Amino acid sequence: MTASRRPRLGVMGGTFDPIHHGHLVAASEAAARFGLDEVIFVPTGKPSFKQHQKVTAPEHRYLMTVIATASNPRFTVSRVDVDRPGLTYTVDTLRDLREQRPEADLYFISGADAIEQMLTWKDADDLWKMAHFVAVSRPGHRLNVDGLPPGVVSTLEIPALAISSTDCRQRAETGQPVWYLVPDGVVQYIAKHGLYRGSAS
Ligand SMILES: Nc1ncnc2c1ncn2[C@@H]1O[C@H](COP(=O)(O)OP(=O)(O)OP(=O)(O)O)[C@@H](O)[C@H]1O
Ligand SMILES: O=C(O)c1ccc[n+]([C@@H]2O[C@H](COP(=O)([O-])O)[C@@H](O)[C@H]2O)c1
Repeated sequence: MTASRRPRLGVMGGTFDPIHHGHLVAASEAAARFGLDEVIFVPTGKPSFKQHQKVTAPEHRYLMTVIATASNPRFTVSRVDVDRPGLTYTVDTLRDLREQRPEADLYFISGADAIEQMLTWKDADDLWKMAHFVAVSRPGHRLNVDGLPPGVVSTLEIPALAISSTDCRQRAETGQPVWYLVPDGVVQYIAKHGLYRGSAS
């Protein structure tokens, strides 16, 4: 008889304003590389590092994330950050998800640019014990993890997809297409709700 292993849960944190194919490919690659049983996308509520930037209402970002992930049976979306009052901190995200899924090992996935800043994140010393961290590298980015404890972060190079939410917002604002940069349903959601008109950052 073989011992069953603990479920492996990816936690993909981001502002997702809007979610795009770069995020989806990153989650899919991380799932394949680490044998993840599920990837939970967690849109931020109020991102702590974007306080001086205009961010679309959490409910819109949450719904676009649901639409974008709906066709993948291993992708789900959590409201923990959207529903928690106050600024969003990863320590709270991981605490909530560990409470909801105590049987699972967590793999927190985010961009290398975000993970590099982890020493400055709230309660950074506790984060290492709560999850393994996966830094996905976006095109042209070299990871610098100086100062991070050894073994807590894995890096994962993903196929170059030079897509960013900033570019998608600017395109939507200036009437350029976002087709095929974001999933079809997200293109339609942006148009239906008039998101990013006159507000690109
Ligand atoms: N094309 C991509 N390839 C790999 N990683 C990406 C890509 N786009 C975003 N990421 C990573 O996903 C994480 C969450 O993304 P976020 O929601 O901040 O999107 P973003 O495209 O970086 O947004 P913005 O342009 O508004 O800063 C980030 O840490 C980011 O580095
Ligand atoms: O916990 C923190 O202090 C902290 C500070 C900055 C970013 N994060 C997390 O990093 C992830 C990527 O954030 P962002 O702003 O690049 O979309 C997202 O899940 C954030 O909640 C977390």
